[in-house]
Amino acid sequence: MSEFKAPPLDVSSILHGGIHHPTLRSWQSNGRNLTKSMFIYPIFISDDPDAEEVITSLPGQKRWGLNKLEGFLAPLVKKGLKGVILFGVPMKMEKDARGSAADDPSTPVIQALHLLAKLFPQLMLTVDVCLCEYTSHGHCGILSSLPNPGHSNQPTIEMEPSAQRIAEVAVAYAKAGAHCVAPSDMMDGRIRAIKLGLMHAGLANRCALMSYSAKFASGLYGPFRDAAGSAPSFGNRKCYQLPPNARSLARRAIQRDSREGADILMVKPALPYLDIISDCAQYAPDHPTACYQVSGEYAMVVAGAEKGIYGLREMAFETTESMVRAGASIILSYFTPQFLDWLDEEQ
Ligand SMILES: NCC(=O)CCC(=O)O
Ligand SMILES: [Zn+2]
Ligand SMILES: [Zn+2]
Repeated sequence: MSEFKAPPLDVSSILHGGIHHPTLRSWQSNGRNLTKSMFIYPIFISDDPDAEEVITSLPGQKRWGLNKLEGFLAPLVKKGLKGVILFGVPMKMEKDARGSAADDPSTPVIQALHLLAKLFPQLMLTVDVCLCEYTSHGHCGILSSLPNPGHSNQPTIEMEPSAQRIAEVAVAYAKAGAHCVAPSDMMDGRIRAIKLGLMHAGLANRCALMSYSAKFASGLYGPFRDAAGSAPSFGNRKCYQLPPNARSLARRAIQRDSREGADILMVKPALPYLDIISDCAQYAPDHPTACYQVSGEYAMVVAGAEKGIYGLREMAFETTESMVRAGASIILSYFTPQFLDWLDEEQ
């Protein structure tokens, strides 16, 4: 009778030993765990001082008037909110071709900066810098009267005047107390123009520059445009935002912006562009990588949860952790208030 011989044990075949306890599972993240200070909360500031308006396409989010900001933010700051990004929503202000309202002293974000700096001196104040909320045509730059040679229904952007105008607005926000300015327009040359503007104003050492370096022409901005009233009146933004297939162009934009003086680089949207987040962390390893889980991504996660496809908290964690895993250390997220609670709870 031949003797039974057990096959040699393969010690590398067993993985479950390392994940059977919640603490063990948390150690599998290579030290990249979600923390409250990673989150920046996007806030819409209305020019109606008493506004507290529900945004139907962006569930749970509102447009806030100046008089409501303290009541809204104080409990969040108490729970550990570290940063916000402000978007101005001029509902009543006049719009013109160069977006003059963007840096008018009465514009809602400038007023909000003064107020928030007083109310919450520890809160980091980032401001989105773009013209689209303030221009009559809804585009992010200054338009040329020349037709676009590629498409008659598309704008032609005047590069140099647009970058200069955007720099002017960014400097006005820095003067009003912004700790960080974040240009989202995707105009060539704007990072350099803003950095030089901040330097000339003596503000470059106390205002960070976060570039939306890799901003794709995405279908996921719909609810935001509704929230901020910034949909273009004709054409679209495909001539200045990146095409979704453009991985190499995104790498070039990331490298260019780091050379032009950006302090932080951002990828946007986040979930369909995890490869770009990973590229950003790899190609600009000496800059923090941020990503923006944009309005449409947020609305999708919420809608799926409402349909019972998954739990809201579970999917908010899974999507956000995927961004951190890909290389992001800063997350702009409409889920920020929930995470301030969730991260206190037992995981
Ligand atoms: N500059 C901000 C956007 O363009 C959109 C963000 C979002 O959809 O949440
Ligand atoms: Zn814009
Ligand atoms: Zn924008």
